[in-house]
Parts: sequence; structure tokens; C-alpha cells
Amino acid sequence: MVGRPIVISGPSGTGKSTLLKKLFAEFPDKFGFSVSHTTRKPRPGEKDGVDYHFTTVEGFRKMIEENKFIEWAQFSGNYYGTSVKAVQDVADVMKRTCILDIDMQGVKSVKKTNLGARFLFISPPSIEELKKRLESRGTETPESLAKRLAAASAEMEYARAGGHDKIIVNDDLETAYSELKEFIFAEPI
Ligand SMILES: Nc1ncnc2c1ncn2[C@@H]1O[C@H](COP(=O)(O)OP(=O)(O)OP(=O)(O)O)[C@@H](O)[C@H]1O
Repeated sequence: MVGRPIVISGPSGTGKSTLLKKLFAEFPDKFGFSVSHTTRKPRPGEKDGVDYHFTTVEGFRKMIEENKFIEWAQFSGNYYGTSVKAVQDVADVMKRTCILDIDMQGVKSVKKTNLGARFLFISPPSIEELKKRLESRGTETPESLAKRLAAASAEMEYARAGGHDKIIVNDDLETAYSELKEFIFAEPI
């Protein structure tokens, strides 16, 4: 049985990766991530269609024009993107339930597709706690921290306005993880 795609969003540092790592560890063959497109060159050992769909700049731009992407971005001179088809392929080809970890723009974009996704928002207990977690993760400069906190406020506002099917507050990790599983397994997976 393969379930509908599950979209997980929430401010950076709210604990999405931590929760998903637990989920993939407990259920190693049930869930999958989509394969992204990129214009960067494959590194040794990387396989087309497995690690990435490697594509040309022209090919990538054509896909943008044709509205094929849920989200795309440019990092250090290369394009990266998640296509609607790549999400469908997780169910159709890999026979797994797709998990999409994306931001608010991505959520809005998935809503415009026919993917039939379910939407879960992971909220920090508070902005103060989020700031603490980002600081203790040790990955942020003062500038990137301020940027992430500003984005967090917008994401939380969208969640409060009812943008998702379920909101889980990641205060105690085990409690949040139980709630995550309850939401995910409320439908056959
Ligand atoms: N319930 C929790 N209580 C305390 N700390 C937590 C909890 N959940 C996660 N953390 C910690 O908060 C930090 C941020 O978590 P994580 O990296 O999973 O966030 P994220 O939402 O995946 O962020 P990003 O979107 O930037 O990848 C990590 O250091 C993690 O160990």
C-alpha cells in the first residue's frame, strides 16, 4: 500500500530533519524522498535518476517555463528543483509514500497540483525556543539567524491561518514523534 504524499513544513530549526530521521529509521522501507533535478555535474559515483536527475541549463529552464516544478532555486551557479513527476514517481516507481520537506512557498505550490497531498506543519514551542535551537545547532551566522527567524514568523502566521491539515508543536521530541506517526498512519500507508 502506498499513501498520498505527505508534505512536512515548518520553520528552519523546528526539528523536521530530527523527526524524519526517526521515522525513516523506524520504517526503513515505507517512505521515500523525491529525486531532485540539478544542472550541476554528477560527482563520481552519482547516478542519474538515483542521486539526481542531471539536466542541462536549457532543459531546466524549459521545465520552469512549462511549470514542471513544485519548487526550484539557484545555489552557487547551479539550478536545483523538485518536479511534480519526481513526487509521483516515489509512489508509482519506488512504491513508497513520498515525504516532502518544503517551505511555505512549496506548500502553496503543491496545493496547486493534483498530487492529493496531506499537509503537516511542525511548529516550535515559541520563537524564543526556536532561536535557542538554531543557536545551539551552531549552523547560523547572526545574519542567517535573523533571516530564518523572520521567515519563521511568516510561516507560523500561515499555519495559524489554517494552511495545513495538522499542526504539531515540537516541544517534547517523543510526544511530537508520536503525534507525527498518528497523523501519518491515520490513512493506509
Ligand atoms: N523537541 C526538541 N527539543 C529540543 N531540541 C530539539 C527538538 N527537536 C529538535 N531539536 C534540535 O533543534 C535543532 C534543529 O533541528 P533540525 O535540524 O531537525 O531542524 P529542521 O527543521 O530540520 O531545520 P532545517 O529546515 O534548517 O533543516 C537540532 O539541533 C535538534 O537536535
